[in-house]
Amino acid sequence: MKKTIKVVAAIIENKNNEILCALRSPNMSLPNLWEFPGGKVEEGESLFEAIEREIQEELSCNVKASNVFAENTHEYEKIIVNLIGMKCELIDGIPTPNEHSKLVYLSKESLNSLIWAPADIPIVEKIMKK
Ligand SMILES: Nc1nc2c([nH]c(=O)n2[C@H]2C[C@H](O)[C@@H](COP(=O)(O)OP(=O)(O)OP(=O)(O)O)O2)c(=O)[nH]1
Repeated sequence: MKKTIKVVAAIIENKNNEILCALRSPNMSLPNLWEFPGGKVEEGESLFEAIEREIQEELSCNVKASNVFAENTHEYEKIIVNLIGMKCELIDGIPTPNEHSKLVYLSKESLNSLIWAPADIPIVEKIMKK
């Protein structure tokens, strides 16, 4: 049986209504695909605690998560990812890519110019409609 993992991902909007997008590095799983920064929820952790921790670890900045924006479950070759996109506000620091190849802010209407991890696509589409 394939393992299912719960993954939180941050939807961070800047003052110009652009969304922070992160490029997975060549040595990560799903290499060279775009995603929302985040990671696996650990045991005993709330979704809010998990995303705030992951962003601090991955981007060396602090966010406050406000709500779940959208959720999508995707079956990859080896695992099933339950991806939970959470709206987050940047409260301190500048996002810095500790693990990703690149970070960019992109307007909502341009989000589909990137090649996204498959689990992210329905979430990207929902953002583009808003
Ligand atoms: N952080 C994040 N992960 C995503 C997104 N979309 C998506 O399919 N994933 C997948 C990639 C990974 O398999 C998993 C996230 O786990 P992780 O952030 O700890 O990734 P990782 O590269 O350390 O994973 P692993 O190799 O240790 O399994 O979810 C997304 O938007 N953000």
